[in-house]
Amino acid sequence: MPSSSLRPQRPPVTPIGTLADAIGAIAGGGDGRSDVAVTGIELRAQDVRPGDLFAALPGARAHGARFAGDAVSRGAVAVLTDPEGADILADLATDVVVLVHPRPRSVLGSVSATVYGDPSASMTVVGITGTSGKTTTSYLVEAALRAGGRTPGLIGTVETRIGTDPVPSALTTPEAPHLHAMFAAMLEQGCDTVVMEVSSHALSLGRVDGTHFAVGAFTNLSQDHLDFHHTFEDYFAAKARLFAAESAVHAAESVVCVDDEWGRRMADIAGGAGPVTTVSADGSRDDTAVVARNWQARADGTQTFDAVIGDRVVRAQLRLPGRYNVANALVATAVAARVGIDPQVAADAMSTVDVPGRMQRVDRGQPFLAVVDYAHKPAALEVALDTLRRQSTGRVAVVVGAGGDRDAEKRPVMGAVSAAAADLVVVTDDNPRSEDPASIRAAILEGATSVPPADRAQVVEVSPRADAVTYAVRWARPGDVVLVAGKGHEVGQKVGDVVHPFDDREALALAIDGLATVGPSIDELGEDRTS
Ligand SMILES: CC(=O)N[C@H]1[C@@H](OP(=O)(O)OP(=O)(O)OC[C@H]2O[C@@H](n3ccc(=O)[nH]c3=O)[C@H](O)[C@@H]2O)O[C@H](CO)[C@@H](O)[C@@H]1O[C@H](C)C(=O)N[C@@H](C)C(=O)N[C@H](CCC(=O)O)C(=O)O
Ligand SMILES: Nc1ncnc2c1ncn2[C@@H]1O[C@H](COP(=O)(O)OP(=O)(O)OP(=O)(O)O)[C@@H](O)[C@H]1O
Repeated sequence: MPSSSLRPQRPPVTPIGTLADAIGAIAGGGDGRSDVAVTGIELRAQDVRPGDLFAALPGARAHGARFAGDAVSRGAVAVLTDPEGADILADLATDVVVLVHPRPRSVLGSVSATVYGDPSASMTVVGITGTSGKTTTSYLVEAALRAGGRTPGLIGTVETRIGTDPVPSALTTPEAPHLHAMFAAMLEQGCDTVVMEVSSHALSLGRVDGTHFAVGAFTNLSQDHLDFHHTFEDYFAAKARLFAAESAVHAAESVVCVDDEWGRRMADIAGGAGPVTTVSADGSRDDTAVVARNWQARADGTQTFDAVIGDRVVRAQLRLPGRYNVANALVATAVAARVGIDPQVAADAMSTVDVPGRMQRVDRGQPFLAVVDYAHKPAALEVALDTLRRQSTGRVAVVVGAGGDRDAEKRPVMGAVSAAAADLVVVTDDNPRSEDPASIRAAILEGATSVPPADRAQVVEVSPRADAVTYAVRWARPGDVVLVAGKGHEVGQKVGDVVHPFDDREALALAIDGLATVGPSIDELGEDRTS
């Protein structure tokens, strides 16, 4: 998930709609001042600028109408809310237009699309969903689109690219008002295509309402976000909104990876809405349109395979290590083909892609593979370690921590997963936030040392994180793998309320470069916890 310290950013673009258009989209009433131009739409009162429409939604923590006074004092010309919000607003001495809808979130997408001139209708929008692989697949598709002569915009967890300048993202999928503003800005800057990650939260909360998806892609589904969706079926149903004919946001065409049972169900659902390309990377299914053959992984982290697309055989190479990235690349190739890009052009473009913090290699000429990956949950860690183990014949080290003020139950599990799968586990700090870093490390160590000694990696405790990275690098021999897990693309470490600059990729590069000089021995850096 993106850092919550980031504030959503509305791109510099002027909507073309008026309040009358907004009211038309809501199908509600006005009070005669509806020719007023709307300068933007905001959900957070503190972000309102003069002339904006403030959407005061009921929330899990508060009712947005409680902040309407602030929004009005900042220049909001209208407030969209529900009947409860209207009651709250009745106490507020204001003469702004109040638009009342029983479920205001359900109209926010169409209102936003309307006031920004429905920009997504004028571009080819590709939406990528699934538990894992959204970010990676988006970057692969973006590279393929560029190579195919398209001008794509990108919206996702790490960053949003409107034109060329990347802006760090606050959410994986922005709320509808910002999303349509981004589309409008992309169109204004010459984009003809958009690649975006579509989270299950976004599909549940109507954030992508009003978006015209040309292609929807599904990567996979595994347990996640049950705090929000409660059941796996509910989670699946949220994802299915991108594909099901009865959903207002279903894509015109789909690409579905059918390597898991959920993908097979999704392909059936998508088939009711439009053409579907099925993809299989694990070799277990032959009845799919796109498969991988002749997979080979190299110790330097690269991998090659043939992508068989109907009667075409495309030779593909990836810089990204990890067998599951073959699945991501196949999905991306099939998406590119649906957009009209030659599969070989797409595959060639993907061969040079690095994805920020996702199986991202750090190459400083060292004779071992060094990788930064965002895996910050037990299942992701297990998959990442498994795939790296299969990539190499050498030993595997993992540098692992866990965030403070977040799910504490995962800490021992991450320790156990690491100790069972790696040869060296360096337990260190992630973002401790308000918690004591030593007690987070202790919980991970408890899990790591619960693995029977015969099956257990060497386990050491090293803090701070930079020293932990150095420890793993000094331990590595030619042919080994060092995985620095958990923080991926993040460029800060949150300790207390302060975010200190920290980038795993830089830390790895520094540690590798430092191999040439005499530094502390690994015995001086860490404390062995194996026994
Ligand atoms: C669970 C969830 O998605 N919640 C979203 C929901 O929050 P909420 O219902 O709790 O809202 P609330 O905090 O009670 O506030 C109610 C209203 O008052 C407004 N308000 C609130 C406080 C204030 O000071 N001023 C103000 O104006 C809020 O903007 C809101 O409109 O509505 C808010 C906007 O109205 C969203 O910003 C908020 O997303 C929060 C920030 C969030 O962190 N969401 C995450 C879980 C999320 O969506 N993640 C997915 C990816 C997940 C993944 O794959 O890892 C994503 O797409 O990013
Ligand atoms: N197809 C896949 N199957 C399993 N794991 C994957 C797959 N693709 C990527 N991963 C792993 O999942 C984690 C997240 O990858 P990525 O960011 O591409 O996915 P995501 O769906 O955007 O997830 P997130 O919202 O957590 O960023 C990383 O640890 C990555 O190595």
